[in-house]
Amino acid sequence: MPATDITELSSSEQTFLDPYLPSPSAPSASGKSAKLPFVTLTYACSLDGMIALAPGVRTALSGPETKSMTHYLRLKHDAILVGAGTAVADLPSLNCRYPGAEFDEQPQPVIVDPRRRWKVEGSALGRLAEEGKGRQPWAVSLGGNSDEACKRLVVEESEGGRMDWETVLRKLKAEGIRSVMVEGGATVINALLAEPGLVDSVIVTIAPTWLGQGGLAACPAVTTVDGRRVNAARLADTTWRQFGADAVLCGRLGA
Ligand SMILES: NC(=O)c1ccc[n+]([C@@H]2O[C@H](COP(=O)([O-])OP(=O)(O)OC[C@H]3O[C@@H](n4cnc5c(N)ncnc54)[C@H](O)[C@@H]3O)[C@@H](O)[C@H]2O)c1
Ligand SMILES: Nc1nc(=O)c(N)c(NC[C@H](O)[C@H](O)[C@H](O)COP(=O)(O)O)[nH]1
Repeated sequence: MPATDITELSSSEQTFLDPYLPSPSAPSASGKSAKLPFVTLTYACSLDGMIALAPGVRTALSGPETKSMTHYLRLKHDAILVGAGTAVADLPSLNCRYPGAEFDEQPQPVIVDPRRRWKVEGSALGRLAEEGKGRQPWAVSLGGNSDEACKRLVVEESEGGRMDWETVLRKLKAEGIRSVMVEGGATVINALLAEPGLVDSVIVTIAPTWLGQGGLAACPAVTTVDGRRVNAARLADTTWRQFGADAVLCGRLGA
């Protein structure tokens, strides 16, 4: 996408978003350890709650105004994180193309890739880093290989062969990452929606379209309390605003 597609947000759009972005005064999830970064979970969905037409299909939902918003959010975070599924399916750039963004302001791309499915060689991320248009990506994996072009943060395997999100986020903080923008995909979003103690803000773009059955949903796992089904996640402290044809809903995970 040429840089010209991304335009500056108005001051009132920035004022709308800023309370949900990392800053020394931004509220963190209650009781959150200082060893964890500020985490903003953000994605775009349809009116039927889908983030893609089908698993692994790159699907444009955001309009030009919310694309610009995404780049404003990227400017405001130290790192941008996606799962390996998104890295492989979307071939994302994950750099900040906001007008006037300097190299120092580029977020650190991070791919959660336990089994080293994604390769930096031949990727848009690798090319952009070589061109000085973004940082060299990091991957978080269950094993490392020092010969690789991509820095690997290694974490221990937890239950079911998965990585524990708190461990991943602590690892990033220990590397100097103070804030992380999580952009997806479905596996990552659905896991983090169930982690109110780790996520500080949620910013959802709602596009005025239905993707239809068979789509990939932003929909956390079933939650039960004393054997009874309850809401899986809920936003508190909500506010919303129109950006072009899209609605943007901001909130914090909680009661
Ligand atoms: N609309 C949007 O905002 C948006 C954003 C991002 C991606 N997408 C779409 O989402 C789809 C990809 O979603 P997905 O669910 O396939 O992929 P994903 O990006 O969520 O990545 C899933 C993979 O990440 C790794 N992973 C994630 N959490 C892990 C954990 N706790 N432990 C170990 N490994 C973990 C695993 O390898 C897993 O297979 C694509 O179609 C993409 O276009 C949409
Ligand atoms: N906000 C948002 N709206 C969308 O309509 C959409 N499809 C994504 N998807 C997120 C996913 O991570 C994409 O891969 C990156 O948004 C691509 O980002 P680049 O422009 O390549 O940097 N995100």
